[in-house]
Amino acid sequence: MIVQVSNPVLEVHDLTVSYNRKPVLWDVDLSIPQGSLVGIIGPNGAGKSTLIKSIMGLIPLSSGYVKLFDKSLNEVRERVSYVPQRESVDWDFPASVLDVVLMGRYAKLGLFRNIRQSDREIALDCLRKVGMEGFKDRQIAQLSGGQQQRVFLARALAQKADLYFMDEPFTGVDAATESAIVDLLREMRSQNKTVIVVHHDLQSAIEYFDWIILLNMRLVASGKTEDVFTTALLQETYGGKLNILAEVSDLVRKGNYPNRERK
Ligand SMILES: Nc1ncnc2c1ncn2[C@@H]1O[C@H](COP(=O)(O)OP(=O)(O)OP(=O)(O)O)[C@@H](O)[C@H]1O
Repeated sequence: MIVQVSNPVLEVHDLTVSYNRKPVLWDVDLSIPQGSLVGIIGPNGAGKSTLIKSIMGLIPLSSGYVKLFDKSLNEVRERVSYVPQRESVDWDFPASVLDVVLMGRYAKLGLFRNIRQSDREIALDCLRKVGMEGFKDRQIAQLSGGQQQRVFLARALAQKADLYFMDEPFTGVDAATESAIVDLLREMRSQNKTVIVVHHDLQSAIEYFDWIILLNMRLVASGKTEDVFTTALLQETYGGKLNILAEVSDLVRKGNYPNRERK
């Protein structure tokens, strides 16, 4: 089940991506509507991170093409923000929390533009939004994992992009931080921004996302959460291995979308 939308913010056409000439993503075709919270779901090794890295131009495409806002990535780079997995970053790099968030302003304005007072104010405001304002002068090496994740998010917010890709933003964070991040994502959606998140937990995926991409090297489905969360499609994605499947499809059948805020 692959729903193609009109005026998408993201279009992926016939995308194949390989490592050492071995394809890990095959023929992926999808499009995403503006103003949605999107979950990319699939088992370990399904190619979820590879999908967003290839969309962001970090891995070459073997075939196919990607359009963002109907343009190539280079034409709209400042409108697109990428939050990598926390573990992929060297947190021992000597930089303060505020420096890291200001990097979001460079991503927006270009490296050679001087940072102004207004950029500092935006960065501080973003730190306030994630509850980290009090840590602005702290070295990033001296933060806990959950605090690092919040700072990463503040840096992405400071870019003031329209489309965000986040690779597992909930990994290693406590329930309070997860809930704060979800609130923020919902606020972004209410401003018609689109956020695409690699996510692992099926139960919370139903609650958090309007749109789901089910992936297992090939695209299994892309569509509204209530249409995609079916036992058949989840089984196709996970090979019927998960005992959570029965529980999740039960939730869906009952139309039970806890705490779901609809637009
Ligand atoms: N740099 C790399 N070189 C070679 N193979 C890679 C590389 N990165 C990822 N792979 C392989 O590509 C496949 C897809 O990896 P990817 O990280 O995209 O999956 P994922 O769905 O994000 O997995 P997970 O849920 O475990 O994070 C896996 O088989 C992985 O081993």
